[in-house]
Parts: sequence; structure tokens; C-alpha cells
Amino acid sequence: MIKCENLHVTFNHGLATEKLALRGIDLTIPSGQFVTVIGSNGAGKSTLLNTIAGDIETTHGHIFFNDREVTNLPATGRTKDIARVFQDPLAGTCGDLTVEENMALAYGRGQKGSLSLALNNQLRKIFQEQLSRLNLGLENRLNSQMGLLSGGQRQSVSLLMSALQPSSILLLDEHTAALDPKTAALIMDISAQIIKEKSLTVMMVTHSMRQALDYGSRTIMLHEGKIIFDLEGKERSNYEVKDLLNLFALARKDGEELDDDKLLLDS
Ligand SMILES: Nc1ncnc2c1ncn2[C@@H]1O[C@H](COP(=O)(O)OP(=O)(O)OP(=O)(O)O)[C@@H](O)[C@H]1O
Repeated sequence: MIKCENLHVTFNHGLATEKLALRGIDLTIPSGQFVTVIGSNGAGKSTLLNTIAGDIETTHGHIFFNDREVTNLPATGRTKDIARVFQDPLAGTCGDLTVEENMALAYGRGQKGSLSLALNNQLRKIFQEQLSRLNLGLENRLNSQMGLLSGGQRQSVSLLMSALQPSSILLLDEHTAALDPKTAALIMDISAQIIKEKSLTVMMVTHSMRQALDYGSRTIMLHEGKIIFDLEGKERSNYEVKDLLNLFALARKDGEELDDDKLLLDS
């Protein structure tokens, strides 16, 4: 379970550039729930995920994983609970290491003596089995340098790496946005399989209204640092893309343009 209580994040406090990025987020995500997170540019989606992951300090409020308060725990103290995949395929992997070295690091995360665990034949077999799910031939490229893989291949490996970690929470921040449509569909497919297999608690930020409704069982919409809609159950299953776009329109102030071309294109 992830619980955010009255979460506030202010950047550049006291300066002319002060920005209230999160303004009182109250959110409880039960264990095993898959929530999609939408909102226009600058709504606070990435800030929310980064704050839950511990990369950004909370200004006010509390965060709990199950009943354990983690508000003041640094990101390194949360890696046992959280796996992440970012929009940028370069962000989650190390380009100078091989595919198997990257996977070994993910596998050993949170375990004592993790590097000594690395790269025995038993592990290689596990990695090959996982990679073969992708149907990209990467199971034969364990020794390739990660930096030589295409963006889509690299993102696929990042996703599998997130599944090798012993975490129960998965944070996906527009993880298919930089990929071509075919690779994006493959990654979404594998994501959904992994999430189901491991009963993960998931927050997935997306600009695609279609993805927001097709995946998971709950959708929240952020606007100016607040949750303005929270849809689940029957209400959500009756929603269509055009209804979500209408919600965006309602959230805007009178006369304000929908300044999010990407959102419209991906809808
Ligand atoms: N490190 C920072 N310093 C100052 N302001 C920041 C910082 N990070 C984010 N912001 C501001 O906080 C607000 C929320 O940003 P955030 O990246 O969370 O939005 P988002 O909903 O993820 O947007 P997008 O869809 O464009 O990625 C924006 O106004 C952004 O400019």
C-alpha cells in the first residue's frame, strides 16, 4: 500500500521562482492496485512519483509504504520497495556495462553481497528466460554493451530489470512515450504481464488517454498539484477517451487553452 497524506512540495521556496508543485495530495493505493496518472504539462505527475520514490523531499505531509512511514527516508532507503522505469531509456540502465551486468545489478538490489551474486550460469539462465519473453533476440546478447542497444531494446531490458528486483511497488513515468508505436505496445504488454504476475502496486504516468483507460483499475487526474478526479469501478469502465478530454476541459480556467499537444495527439 502507498499512502500520501496532505503531501506538499514547493520548489525554490522563498524565491521569485517559487513553485508549488504539489498542493495537498491525499491518496491511498491499496496493495496490488494499478493506478494510471494523467494531467496536463506541469500538473505535478513526475513530482508526485519522484516524491514517493524519495528523490524529492516533501515540504509538508507524510508518505507511508504499508504502515511504515518513509517520509524522511532517502531514495536509497526505498529501493527495496520501489522499482522504476523512466521515459528516457538511458535513465534506468548503465550504458558502459553489458546487458547481463545490468541485469545482475538489478537482481542483486537489496541483497547482501549483491555483486558476488552476479553472473553465474544459473543467473544467466534466469536472465535469458526473461529476455526471451521480449522476442527481440536479446537472450543471445547478454554480453552486448547496453549502450549499443536501440532505445526500445534498452527500455525493454529496463522493464525486465524492474521485475528482477524484490520490490512491491512499480513506478512508471511515461515509460513508453519515447518509443515507436510497435515497441510501445510490446512494452505495455510485457508491463501488464509483469504487474499481474508479481501483484505489484503500480502508478503509471501517461499522456495517452487510451492507455490511461485500458490499463489498471483506477485513474487519477492531477491539475496544478492537486488530484481533481479519481475514477474507478463502474464509473471508470463507462468512461471513454472523449470523457477524459472533457474532464481536462473542465479543469481549465475559462479561456485557458489546452496547452498539451502531446495529450491530444496521444488520445
Ligand atoms: N526541480 C525543480 N525546480 C523547480 N521547479 C520544478 C522542478 N521540478 C518540477 N518543477 C515544476 O513543478 C511543476 C510540476 O512539474 P512536473 O514535472 O511534476 O509536472 P508533470 O505533470 O510531470 O509535467 P509533464 O507532463 O510536462 O512531464 C512544473 O511547473 C515544473 O516546472
